Amino acid sequence: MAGQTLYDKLWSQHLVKERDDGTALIYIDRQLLHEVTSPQAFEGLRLAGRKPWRLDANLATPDHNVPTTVIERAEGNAGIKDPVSLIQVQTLDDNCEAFGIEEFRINDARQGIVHVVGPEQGATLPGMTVVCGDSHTATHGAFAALAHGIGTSEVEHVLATQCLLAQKMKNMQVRVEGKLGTGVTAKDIVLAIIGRIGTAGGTGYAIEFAGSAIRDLSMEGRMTVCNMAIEAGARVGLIGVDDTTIEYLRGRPFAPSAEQWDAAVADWRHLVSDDDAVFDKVVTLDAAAIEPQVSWGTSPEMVTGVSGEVPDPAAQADETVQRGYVRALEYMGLAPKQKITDIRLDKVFIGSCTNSRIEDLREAARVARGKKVADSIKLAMVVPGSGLVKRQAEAEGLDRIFVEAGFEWREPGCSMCLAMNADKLGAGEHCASTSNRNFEGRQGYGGRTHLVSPAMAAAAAIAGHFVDVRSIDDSQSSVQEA
Ligand SMILES: CC(C)[C@H](C(=O)O)[C@@H](O)C(=O)O
Ligand code: SF4
Repeated sequence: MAGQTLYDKLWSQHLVKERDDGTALIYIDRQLLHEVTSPQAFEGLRLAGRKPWRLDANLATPDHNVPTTVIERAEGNAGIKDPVSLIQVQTLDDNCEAFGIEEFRINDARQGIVHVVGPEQGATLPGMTVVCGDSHTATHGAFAALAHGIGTSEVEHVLATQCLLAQKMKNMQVRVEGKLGTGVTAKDIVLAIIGRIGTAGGTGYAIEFAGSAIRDLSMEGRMTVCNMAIEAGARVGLIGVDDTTIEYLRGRPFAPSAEQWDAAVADWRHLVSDDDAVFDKVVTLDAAAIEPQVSWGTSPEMVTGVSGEVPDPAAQADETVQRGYVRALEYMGLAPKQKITDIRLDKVFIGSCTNSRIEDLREAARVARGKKVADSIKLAMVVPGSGLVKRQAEAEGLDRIFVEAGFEWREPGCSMCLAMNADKLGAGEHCASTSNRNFEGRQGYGGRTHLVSPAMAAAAAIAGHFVDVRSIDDSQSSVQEA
């Protein structure tokens, strides 16, 4: 018998029952909750007179609707101006209190984007099944956890039963081999993968990311990659356990205690695909060939290297592709064959569950140090993913680097990743954004999103247009060493 993939192992370890038609019931170890997709779930419990099955399996924090300025946050929930946003956040607080679920509220230092908070707390552990009413739950797969987004009715079901109806996915392996060039990051890897396989390339699959370039990434980088598996169509992104995984988790509040640690680690070590495991599909990328990426269109697959240009729709063989490109260029206000480095920007957003962790902020700060945001940029903002990331960044002096350069240093939340709070793009504005989605209107009605890495976003803020961060990096490193 062939060996098992990591996904196969996680699946079979959580399988409660499987029917002949493939419908299965799996056990859920951890549910993360935020204010957008939980209200009806709690309401459903209430109406049915049910209680959560396992309180300690749940952890909640508000993120999508929270304001990100100190002034608004000083008032707590009352600082939320939008009435719908306020109701959602208040309802999460009330529900967690009423049902006894642990929550990190708006001004708790541990509050933040749910996908930053879970791993940071050690609430996401190898071998777990992790769900959340949020598509970017794929992020947690970086820890060899089977993690994916679910809908609100499923949130209720998991609260009530700790189980979920599921269907087994197929196995895909994306191998990224070799060394990344200087200035090329995890974000560029995942954008390049999506550029290659497309936004439907992973549909129906659990993608395991493997290869030496993935092994070389920190946990922050691995989370960035898995975060965007859903943008490649796969609900699940996974990376096998190694020393990097284990070292990241040591001592985290929800991680196993010192007495249980060795046994847990011994167990976790099995959470890798067997050497002879068979994948339904394998895609290989050469890390050395990946450039810093910039999206030019209205789908994450509409992406190219920074040295490239906006494609010419007329040059596309497929008519549907052609029409899609025409529409995207019209919305984005870009011309065919325009150089990527000629795209001028109005705003810069460094944040989101893709790129708001400490390493992301360090990379951006390294580029921004001693520089000034271009006058033509109306707003450049840095939004840490959690209160603890913010604290760490401040301890390292990163906030001062950003503020001196002219960036706004904000409070944690989803912020300008999506237009659900006060941070939005205006119509027609171009934004260099470290987030994961560039759909029409995603960051505000008529807003134009360009997905990039934190270093590329910082470099764009300083130049006022996209620049190849590799040219800056070369000159910077010699300055720093002097
Ligand atoms: C609001 C939430 C349900 C949504 C998601 O599922 O991903 C959001 O986080 C997003 O990024 O679009
Ligand atoms: S940061 Fe963006 S992508 Fe992530 S959960 Fe929030 S809205 Fe969704």
